[in-house]
Amino acid sequence: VNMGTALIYDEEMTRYKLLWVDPACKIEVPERLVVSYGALVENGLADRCVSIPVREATDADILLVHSEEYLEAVKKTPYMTLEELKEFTLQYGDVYFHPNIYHCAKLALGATLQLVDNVMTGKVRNGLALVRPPGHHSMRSAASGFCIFNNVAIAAQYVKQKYGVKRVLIVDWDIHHGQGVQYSFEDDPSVLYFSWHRYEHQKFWPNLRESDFDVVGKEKGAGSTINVPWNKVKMQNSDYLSIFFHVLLPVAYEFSPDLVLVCAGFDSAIGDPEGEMCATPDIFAHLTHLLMNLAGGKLCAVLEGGYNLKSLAQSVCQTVHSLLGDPAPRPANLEGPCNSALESLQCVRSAHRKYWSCLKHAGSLKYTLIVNVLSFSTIRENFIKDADDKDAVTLSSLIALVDKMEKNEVVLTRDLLYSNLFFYISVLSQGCSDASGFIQAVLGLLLPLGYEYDPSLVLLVQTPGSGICDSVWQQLTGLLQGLAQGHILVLMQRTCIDPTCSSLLGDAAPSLGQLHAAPPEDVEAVENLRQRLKADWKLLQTTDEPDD
Ligand SMILES: CC(O)(O)CCCCCNCCCN
Ligand SMILES: [Zn+2]
Repeated sequence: VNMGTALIYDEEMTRYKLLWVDPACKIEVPERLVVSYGALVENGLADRCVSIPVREATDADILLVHSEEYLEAVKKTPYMTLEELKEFTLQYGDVYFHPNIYHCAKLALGATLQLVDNVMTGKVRNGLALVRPPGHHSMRSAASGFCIFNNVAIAAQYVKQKYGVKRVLIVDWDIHHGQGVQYSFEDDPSVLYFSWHRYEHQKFWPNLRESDFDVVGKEKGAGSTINVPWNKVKMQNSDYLSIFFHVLLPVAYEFSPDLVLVCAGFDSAIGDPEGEMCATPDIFAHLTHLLMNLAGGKLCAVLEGGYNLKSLAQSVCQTVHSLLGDPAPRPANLEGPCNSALESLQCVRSAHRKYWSCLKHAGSLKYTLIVNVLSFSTIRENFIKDADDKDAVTLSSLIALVDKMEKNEVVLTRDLLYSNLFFYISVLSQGCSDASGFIQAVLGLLLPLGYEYDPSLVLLVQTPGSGICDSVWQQLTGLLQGLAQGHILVLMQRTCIDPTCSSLLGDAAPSLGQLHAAPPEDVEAVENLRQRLKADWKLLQTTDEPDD
């Protein structure tokens, strides 16, 4: 059952701004919140959400991450003169203070904690906190990058303490590296921090050596920090999706978080003066959707950056559409990741290979994943005799088709690939013993193919006797709804109807639990398939050297 999506916003957080000249800070304006919330209202999205009031964070909340001396110092700012505020600001980098910013920072944090409380207690399934000041750059005793208190880092500590949450995944899709979050959890294996960020070989702000791909966490936390540096600008949708399919999602499924927190910065979208990237706002519908089957759907998105007001508003709307369960728009004309992205992808996978079994190999294969891609014309010629409307695909003809498929009388051939409409997966399984192998094959092979193929309909067939257990089946059904604007046709036997229907109705799939290392003996099957296919399917590329 879908308990709905929370939207947390209060216009008080628009009541602070830059009071002096500072080129580094002038982009962080109150209008960022006004246009974001306004767009949600205009598009009828605000009304579809559960409106939750903000609260003021307490000292105890703030001290979960920050030091007493820092909090005491910030507490003095409401009483400072303009000159004193300027003076106080000088000790930090790329941030400004204002008499009302301490109040707003408490509301931003309070909004974030209200969101996680409502998700953790099951009042809502997921939600978005539209806040400023942002948080992910602020550190234990320092403000930084427009941030005063680290909203998401505090939220992670808060849920561990209050709800005994064992594992929290933080996905930071803002175009800047959230160094404040990284520092909070670098030795903490219970919090997995993933961030991609414009880096340009350390030439981009905050110019930190520890933002590079080889910084993976310390001591017990080794492997629980994942940094993906973008060393060039103009990254596109394909680059972002490649990182999700081949780094974040495999690791996230293996980690199996109890809660997903998103540092939802939208300066990674096209038009943003900071990011200078080319990914379009609709990509956030897909990024959100791809995370929504983790943690039983418990996802809290918290606004970080985003400075192009038009791009920001559109991206916020795309995110909320997905949180509400609306089908994502079709991912238009995806080509492959660019060389720079592939290089980053390769470096990150290598740096984390020793910590995550899914990266040791592409995911084993207890399931024979036969990807039959059929052109509509082939279906029409061979299987649809009876349909009077030439373009109609009748259910009976589909069943006939399935039978032929299972006998592999119709096989994958190159020319078939390019006259699309159908993307047919027949998943033969030998029992559910190895959900991890299945999920890794879905994430690293099936989804990239599907996104690149961009079918107008997904036909999902549960072959008789395939021992796929319900939760795995629901994950598959849920993930595939990111394709074809959610037009998915499932042919199955009776037993699987309930879990499938709940997934088709938008319920999050149940968590698969922590995924153990998949047995290596089946690895080459999916590797071979990937190697064979990646010449034609760019999204399959990871520039992984074939495992020697
Ligand atoms: C939340 C956030 O990550 O978006 C904050 C970004 C701070 C950027 C500081 N440098 C700005 C230089 C201006 N050209
Ligand atoms: Zn940013």
